[in-house]
Amino acid sequence: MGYMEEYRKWMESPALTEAEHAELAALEGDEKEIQERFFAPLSFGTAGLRGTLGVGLYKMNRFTVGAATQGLANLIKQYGPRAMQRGVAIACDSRIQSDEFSHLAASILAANGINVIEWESLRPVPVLSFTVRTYGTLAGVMITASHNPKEYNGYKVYWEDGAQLPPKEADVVAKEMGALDMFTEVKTMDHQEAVDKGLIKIIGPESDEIYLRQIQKMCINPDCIAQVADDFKIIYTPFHGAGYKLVPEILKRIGYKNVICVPEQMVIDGNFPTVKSPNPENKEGFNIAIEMAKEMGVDLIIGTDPDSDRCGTVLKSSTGEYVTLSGNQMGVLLIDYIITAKKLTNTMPPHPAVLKSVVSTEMARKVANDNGVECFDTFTGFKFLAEKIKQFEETGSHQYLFAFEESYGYLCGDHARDKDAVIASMLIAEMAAYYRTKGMTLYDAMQDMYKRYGYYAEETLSIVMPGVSGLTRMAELMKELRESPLKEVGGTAVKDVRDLQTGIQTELATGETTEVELKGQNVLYYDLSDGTSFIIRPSGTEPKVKVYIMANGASKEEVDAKVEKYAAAAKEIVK
Ligand SMILES: O=P([O-])(O)O[C@H]1O[C@H](COP(=O)(O)O)[C@@H](O)[C@H](O)[C@H]1O
Ligand SMILES: [Mg+2]
Repeated sequence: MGYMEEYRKWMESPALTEAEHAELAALEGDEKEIQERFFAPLSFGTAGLRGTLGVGLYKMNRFTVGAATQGLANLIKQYGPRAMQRGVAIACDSRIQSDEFSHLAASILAANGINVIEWESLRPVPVLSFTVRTYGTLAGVMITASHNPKEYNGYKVYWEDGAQLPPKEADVVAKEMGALDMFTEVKTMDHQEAVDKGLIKIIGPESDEIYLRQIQKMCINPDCIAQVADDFKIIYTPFHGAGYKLVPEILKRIGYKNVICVPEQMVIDGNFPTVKSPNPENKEGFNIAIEMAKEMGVDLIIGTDPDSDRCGTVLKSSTGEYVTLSGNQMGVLLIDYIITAKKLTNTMPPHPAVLKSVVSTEMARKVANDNGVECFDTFTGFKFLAEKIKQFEETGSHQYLFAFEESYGYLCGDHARDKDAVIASMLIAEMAAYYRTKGMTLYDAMQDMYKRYGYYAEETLSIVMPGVSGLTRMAELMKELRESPLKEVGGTAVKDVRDLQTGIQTELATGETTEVELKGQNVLYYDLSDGTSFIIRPSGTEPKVKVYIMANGASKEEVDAKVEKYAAAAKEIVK
């Protein structure tokens, strides 16, 4: 069906309220906007469905959320009555309409005869993942668009191991979703009636308590915290979202006495009024926290995104400035800290491994390997890291110590199978105490790591390509790059290129090809002759192309210069 036809179908549907109808009627004559809203359904990307709020097929609204939920219900029904009884746990964050979509999804599943556990109020992603694992539900749903701007919402789906839905099951949901009429074929019932009948069970602090107890067990070094707790202060911000309760709580439970929350950003509000975007990757969001830190003489700030799976930090540097630590830097600091602690306490398992996404720093491999720990790569998407953890568990081949990705996602332990900003905040705070007992800040610790393992620098560039034209441009760009491969980047020769779609690596000098293990995702990975990795891929959650530059060398000046040079080149290549 073309977009015009789809638009008319929506306009004519009696299912729309007057306001929804008016929103569409106002588009009459604006063909571009009609195309943007109706050219295709939202698709399952890196982390489920994600889109801007509004009426239309390519939007997040009660119809598209309804269709996704009916699709999920159809998938669950294929597994029979026992699966329906195990049911689905549903959580949401603080976004506009998140709680409404949570109730809607719960009502639809209940109407399909599927049991539901739903939280009374917003919860972090890791609590949902943990609950799926511990309560033994078959699936989970998280209503969130993570760290995206306020115009967005989304729908993350989890399977029984607590990880986001693997591609095979996601395809079934997508197919079921596409095959049904979202106005007439979505079953639903009154939410209160479903609660009264016991089909929807509302839960609250009891799940938080079990979760907190579980993660507190993973605090490696409480003694260090006890030593510094009297005068060590931490500033925390949840950016108006779901981390507001459990992050300060776990920091207190592991022994911190001075956890100061940013009052303006403790207010639960899907408009995220104090930030442009509630993304801990953006330093701008930490401005209020930094002002407080300066006044109070605090050297560690922690921030978590609205669904509380990403965790960012700002630190006081040796010159007194407040600097952000990237996801890559925090990843290697935590790897080093965990390995050191395991060695000290003689608890290193026989085949230890760390996991990272393919676009995350190679310094992680260096740190791991130098310590006798293996390092494995997966595609972008925490579900792929979780898949690897599951594989290790099933085969017993390795014991994972830690998994991370450059986009501020970290996990350790077996309680959850998605990135967890609550445990990450706990470990970061604990690590800061450990270094404080040695007279060092986390900033000093990072500099020390460069001295020990060599200098590394990374940058991720996002080139925004909005709308239908953006999607076309992204496809064209990737096609052009495949048809005429880059021979040099910023004047440095390309040694080889790996097309992670086909899994074929081509040596540029000889034209020789070899197969690599990782394949099936739209990623081009260039190894430059000076050892730099230069990677291009379209994002699976936002309308942008991402370019990752990962350099290493003998000094900070050398690696910074490389990153700067290749970032300039990237802007010429991706446009
Ligand atoms: O957005 P989140 O925090 O839910 O996180 C999700 O999206 C991120 C960005 O993905 P992309 O580069 O495809 O946009 C991924 O790194 C992450 O693994 C995934 O769980
Ligand atoms: Mg998030």
